[in-house]
Order: sequence, then structure tokens, then C-alpha cells
Amino acid sequence: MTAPALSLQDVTCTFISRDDKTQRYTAVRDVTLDVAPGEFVSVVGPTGCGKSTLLNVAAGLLAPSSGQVQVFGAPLQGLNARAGYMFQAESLMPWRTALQNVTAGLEFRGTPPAGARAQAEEWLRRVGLGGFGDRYPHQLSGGMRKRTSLAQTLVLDPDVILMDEPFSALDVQTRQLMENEVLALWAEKKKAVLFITHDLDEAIAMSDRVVVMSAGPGSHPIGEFTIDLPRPRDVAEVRVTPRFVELHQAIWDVLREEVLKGYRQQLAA
Ligand SMILES: Nc1ncnc2c1ncn2[C@@H]1O[C@H](COP(=O)(O)OP(=O)(O)OP(=O)(O)O)[C@@H](O)[C@H]1O
Repeated sequence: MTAPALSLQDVTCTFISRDDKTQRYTAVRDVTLDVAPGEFVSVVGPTGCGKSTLLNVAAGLLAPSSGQVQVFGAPLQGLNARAGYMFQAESLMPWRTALQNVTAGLEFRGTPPAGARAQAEEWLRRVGLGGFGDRYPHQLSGGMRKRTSLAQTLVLDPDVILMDEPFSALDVQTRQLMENEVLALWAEKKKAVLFITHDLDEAIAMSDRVVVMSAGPGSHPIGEFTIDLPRPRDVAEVRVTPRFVELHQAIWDVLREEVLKGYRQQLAA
């Protein structure tokens, strides 16, 4: 049996409160989650339940308080060199052009400049920004900046792609375009994807599997659903199919109570 591309095993993350050092908060507890090579898995859950924490653990940016992480069967130590990470926030350097932003990671890796430039140009073209390499981030629309970030992530050819609500800042139409583009790129290369979102529609439309997290503290998976919708998918069209509606209903039945719990906790805080 092939090892999972990413495997979180009994991962617990406890933080020390910034205001009161005697206070501890366990964001996630005993989380076990695998992503197979080529599999697209989404994690949904109420706000503040620890989704970003899990992604940070998978990226090797945060060491779990207990439990372990394996990447293609090997224990993760330090940064996850086989993973590419796409954040919710802007990740572009404003003083570099789109092309220079995409080449940055390759240069850092030591790719010779001509090769780095050729690969970056190819990726900008693939994300639909062929003629925009010389623009600075402030000269690009929000969607174009996201496309540049996507090229910046994919140019490094990561085996595992970690995405933390990458399109939440976009308008609905641009978002759906980007979701379809990501699915098309993913279908070409079939990398393992761990995708964090609070949007259940997005999770179902994109994924092979949706994992539902409970509200915190001590958040953990409470449901797992295989998304058997045929591919290739158009994220807008698939949402109106009877099977999508059925899956949405089944997942929402599990998620609803957790979202309400999370909301009450936020109000109390
Ligand atoms: N470095 C830290 N120190 C202290 N507490 C933290 C730290 N990082 C996260 N937390 C807490 O852990 C919990 C989980 O945070 P996290 O950002 O992972 O949740 P999330 O599910 O991604 O939230 P959202 O959906 O709102 O983006 C939150 O209560 C947060 O305040």
C-alpha cells in the first residue's frame, strides 16, 4: 500500500495565552487525517475551530504539542519541503513584478536565472497572465493577484498543496473561475491537496473528500464524506445537481450544530 502524501496522526495543539501565560487553549485534539497522493481533501468547520492550525502543522510551520506528521511515509522534521502553501492573505512582494514574484521561490532554491524565468513565464501563461509578467501587484486586480500567487505556489512543483481559504477575498464570479482553474490544473498533475474553507459549497464542489471539524476547544474531525460527483466538474454547474444537494444536506446536518456552537463561543468571548 502506498503511504499517504500527508498523514496527521493524533495531532494535538495547545497554545499558551498571550495575555495570561498560565492559561492554555487546546485548539485541536487528537486529529488523525490522511491525504492520499492525488487526493483533494477539504476541511470545513466553524470559525476558530483550528483549521489554519492544522494546515500550519502540515506545512511544518507549527510543531504539534503531541502527535506526529508524516509526508509520504517519512516523519516531518522542520518545514515541509514537499508542500506548497497558499494563504488567505496576499503573499506577493509589492516591490517585485508578477514575474519576479513567481521566480522568487525558484531563485531561492538555486535555479539558474534563465531557467527560473522560463518556468515562471510558463506558469504565468498557464494561469492566464501571459502578458502581465511586468506588472506590479498593485497594477493587478484581486483575481489576477490570486492567479499570480497560484503560479508562485505551483511553479515549485510541490507534491502536496496546502490551501487556506485562498479565494475568500474574491467576488463570487472570480472565485468560481479560480476554483475551476485550480481543478483543471489539479487534474493535469494530480497532486495531493489539503484545502481549508469555511464554505461548504466550495468544499463539496472541489473535493474528493470533505472532513468536518467540531467546534473548539479540542476540535477534531466528526464526519467524513466521500464526494462521488463525477469529474471534470464545473463548480457552478455541479451545485445544482441532485447529488450535490443531497451531499450538502448530509454534511450540513453534521456541521450545523458545530457552527452554532462556534458562533455562541465567539459571542461569549
Ligand atoms: N499562536 C497562537 N497562540 C494562541 N492561540 C492561537 C494561536 N494560533 C491559533 N490560536 C487559537 O486557536 C484557535 C484555532 O485557530 P485557527 O486560526 O486555527 O482556526 P480556524 O478554524 O482557521 O479559524 P477561521 O475559520 O476563523 O480562520 C483559535 O481560538 C485561535 O485563537
